[in-house]
Order: sequence, then C-alpha cells, then structure tokens
Amino acid sequence: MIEQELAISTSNLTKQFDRHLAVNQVELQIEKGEVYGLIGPNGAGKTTLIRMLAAAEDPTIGEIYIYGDRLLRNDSNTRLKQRIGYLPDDFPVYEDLNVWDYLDYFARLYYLKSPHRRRRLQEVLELVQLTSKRTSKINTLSRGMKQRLSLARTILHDPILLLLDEPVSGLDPIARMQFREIIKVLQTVGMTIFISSHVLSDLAQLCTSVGIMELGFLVESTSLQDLYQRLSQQQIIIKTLGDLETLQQELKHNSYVEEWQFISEENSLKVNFSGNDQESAELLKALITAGIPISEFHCIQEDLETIFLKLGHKQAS
Ligand SMILES: Nc1ncnc2c1ncn2[C@@H]1O[C@H](COP(=O)(O)OP(=O)(O)OP(=O)(O)O)[C@@H](O)[C@H]1O
Repeated sequence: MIEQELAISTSNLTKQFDRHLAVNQVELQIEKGEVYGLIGPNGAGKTTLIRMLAAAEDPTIGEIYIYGDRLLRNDSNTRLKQRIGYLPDDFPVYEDLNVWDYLDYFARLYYLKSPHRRRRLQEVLELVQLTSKRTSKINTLSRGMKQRLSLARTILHDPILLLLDEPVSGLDPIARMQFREIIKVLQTVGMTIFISSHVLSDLAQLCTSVGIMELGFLVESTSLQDLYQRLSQQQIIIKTLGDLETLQQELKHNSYVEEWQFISEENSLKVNFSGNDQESAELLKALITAGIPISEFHCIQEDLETIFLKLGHKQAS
C-alpha cells in the first residue's frame, strides 16, 4: 500500500511505562475512509495506542504517519494535528454550561469565526440530533446525549481523522444505535474513523476493518471482507415441498456440500457449503433439474462473533 493512500500508518510503534510494554511493535495500516474497530480486553493497550495516534503521548520508539505526514508531539506539523479529532474515554463535559455555550467554547478554541462558527454549531447539533437541546443545561442530558455532545465537540473543526476511545461503553442499546448512526454519516462524508471497544458487537455493524490487541500486541488487523472470505462458512437453507430423502440424495452428488442439519418441522435443511456464489447457483440449478420442488433456497453467512471465535484469540465477545 502506498503511504499516501493510508490515513494511518505506524512502524514498530512501541510504548513502555517503566518496565511494562503497553504497546509493542505495532505495525498498523488503515486506509482513508475506513471505520476501523480496535478490540481488546482491559489493559491490552488500546488507550495508549490511541493516545499516541492523537499526539497526546510520545511513543518510546516507532513512527506514526497520518495521511502520509510524520506525526510528532513537538511543535511541528500543527496543521496535521488540527485535522485530528480525539474523543478520550474520560473526557469531562462541563455540567453547568448549556449545550450551545459548551460547543461555542470549543469552537472558539478551534479559532472558528462567526458567522461560520454559528453555522458549524447548528450543523453539528443537527448531526448529533441535539438541536432541540441547544439551550438545555448539560446536567439535564441523558448519558447517551452527553456522549453525542462530546462527539459534536470532537468534530467541530471538521477533522479528517476521528479517534474515539470506547465511545459507547456504558450506553444502553438505543443510545449505542444512535451513536452508530452518526458514525455512519461521518463515514459517508469521508472521515476516517478509529474506534476502540472491548465489546465486538459494538463495532461489528459499523466497521470496515478490525484489529485485535492483546498484551500490547496487534495480533490481528484486517478488513471484514477478508475475515469473511478466510473464515466464514457459507450456509444454505434449502426447503422442499417434496420429501427430504430425495433432496439429501441429490445433495450427496455435489462436492461443495459438506454436511447438513435438519431444521425441525420445516422440511428444510441447513447445508454447510464450501463453494462460492457461482457454485451455489449451480447447486440450485441441479436440484431443480433433478425435479426437486424447491420452495426456499437462501445463503446465509456466519456472524462476526462466530468468526472471531475461530481466530482463537482470547477476545471474542
Ligand atoms: N501512564 C501510565 N503509566 C503506567 N502504566 C500505564 C500508563 N498508562 C497505561 N498503562 C498501562 O499500560 C497497559 C495498557 O493500558 P491501556 O489503558 O492502554 O489499555 P486499554 O486496552 O485501553 O484498557 P481499557 O480497556 O481498560 O481502557 C496497562 O497495563 C496499563 O496499566
């Protein structure tokens, strides 16, 4: 991959605290426009990695490139740093301010000038669905709303890279869903988004790529598409109006059919199939040609949780 096409690229990125290696020789490559999910148990090194990517922490050794430019914590490259939006996992919201004043305060820190500042505040409030709360005190907001407000603060300056550390932890399912919807919108406008979580299901519906951290090591980093191709077992549900015995006889002739289970009371089988789409279309054609009255034939894919378990890492929840 050419460096310029990458939103994030690290080489040998390592952080040592005393004698403890929190992040160990991480080689990370994330393409522009991706939503990258970093999964790992508590203490795996996710926060330390994100802090280094946000230039909030110096690496002990190693290099970081953001959109092709070297990221250093010193005074160099301030323009690059201004294009990063970082939401730490413990960022305080000022409870006594109202929503508008809170955002306006940060917008001024980003040197946004009126009338652009006002328009930008309106825009981000709309995006995080807090327009109706613009005059509400922050301490009257729900936890999900506060988290959306924090996200609004993080994107005020229209960053190209968004780093979110466990943004949905502690939120209920509806608040998580609302947060995910906003992330999807941000992806469509071209932001590269890096999200950490210790819960895979938070990220499964959102990410285009995932990485797994364990004990400071990045033990897996790949696109979801690649994971599905490598590890997902395709299954086909086949239902017949005829008898199952004839269907099974026919299935035995197809070399991509591995085994099947009966789906009770439905005259259906769930077939493990090692072929691709073309080969499953040929199976359907063969069954129809053999005169089997097929009333249902559909391919399903295993979910991400099941696939992660096959990777054999500790973190698969
Ligand atoms: N400032 C620090 N000084 C010393 N040790 C630290 C420091 N920050 C982190 N560590 C240690 O580095 C390791 C990785 O911590 P980190 O917070 O990066 O993990 P994490 O994956 O984000 O965990 P969590 O899911 O709990 O947030 C831990 O063992 C932690 O105790």
